[in-house]
Amino acid sequence: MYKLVLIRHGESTWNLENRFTGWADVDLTPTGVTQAIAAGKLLKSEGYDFDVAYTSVLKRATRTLWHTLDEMDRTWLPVVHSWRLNERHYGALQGLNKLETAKKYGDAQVLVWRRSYDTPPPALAASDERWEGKDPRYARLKPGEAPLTECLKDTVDRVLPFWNEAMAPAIRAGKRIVVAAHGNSIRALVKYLDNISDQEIVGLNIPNGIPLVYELDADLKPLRHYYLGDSAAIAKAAAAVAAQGKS
Ligand SMILES: O=C(O)[C@@H](CO)OP(=O)(O)O
Repeated sequence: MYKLVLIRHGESTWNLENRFTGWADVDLTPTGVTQAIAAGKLLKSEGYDFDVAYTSVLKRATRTLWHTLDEMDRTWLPVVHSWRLNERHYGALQGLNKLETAKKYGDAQVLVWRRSYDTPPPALAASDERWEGKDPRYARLKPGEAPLTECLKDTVDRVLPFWNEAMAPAIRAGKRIVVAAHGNSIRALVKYLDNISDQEIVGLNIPNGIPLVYELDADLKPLRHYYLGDSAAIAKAAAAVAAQGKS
C-alpha cells in the first residue's frame, strides 16, 4: 500500500479578499502561514515522512510547502516544481471579486465559471497585462501551453501528464511523496484518482492547508482517502470555499 499526501496552499491574500486568483502569483496571508505550519506539525505528529515533494511554480503553494517541510525538519528534501500543478487559469475573471461578480452575473453563472467541468470562464487576451505567458517561469512551455483560460477539464488534461510521468513513477519506485498545490489542480487529480463524474465534481471543494491522504493499491488505485485533523472544522472550511461565489 502506498500513501500520497496532497495539501492545498494556506489562505492567500486573494482568498482573503475573495478574488478569483488562477495563475496570479499572490502570497500567503499570516493565517495561510499558520495553516501551513499546522499542516507540518500534524504530519510530523502523525508519523508521516517524505522522500520527495512536488509543487507548482506559484509562491502560495511553494511557501506552503516550505513551511510544512520546515516544521518536519525536512527542508533538505528534493522539491520538484511544475507549472502543471498550478491553479486552474481563471481567464478574464482573475483579480475580480467573487461576490461582486455573483451580484453582477448571478450565482448560477458564477457557479458555472467556478465549478463546471467543461465550460471555461471568459478568456484573457494574450495582450492583456495580466496574462502570465510572458513570465520567465513559463519560457520553456510550448506555444499554446500557457492558457488564457481553463475549465477543470483543461486542468485535468495538463495535470495528468505530470502525474503519469513524474508522480506515479516516483510512488511506484517507493518514494513517499507530498504535493503542495491548489484547490483546482488538486480537484483535477482527485477527479482522476477517484473517477468522479463530471456532475459530481461540481460539489467537491478542497479546504486550505489541510493534508489530504490517499492510500493507493499496487496499481495506484485509491483504497481510501481522508483529511488529517478535526473533521467538523474541515467540513466547515470546505463549505466556506463552496460559498465564496454566492451573492
Ligand atoms: O480563485 C481561484 O483561483 C480558486 C482557488 O482560490 O478559486 P475557486 O474556489 O473559485 O475555484
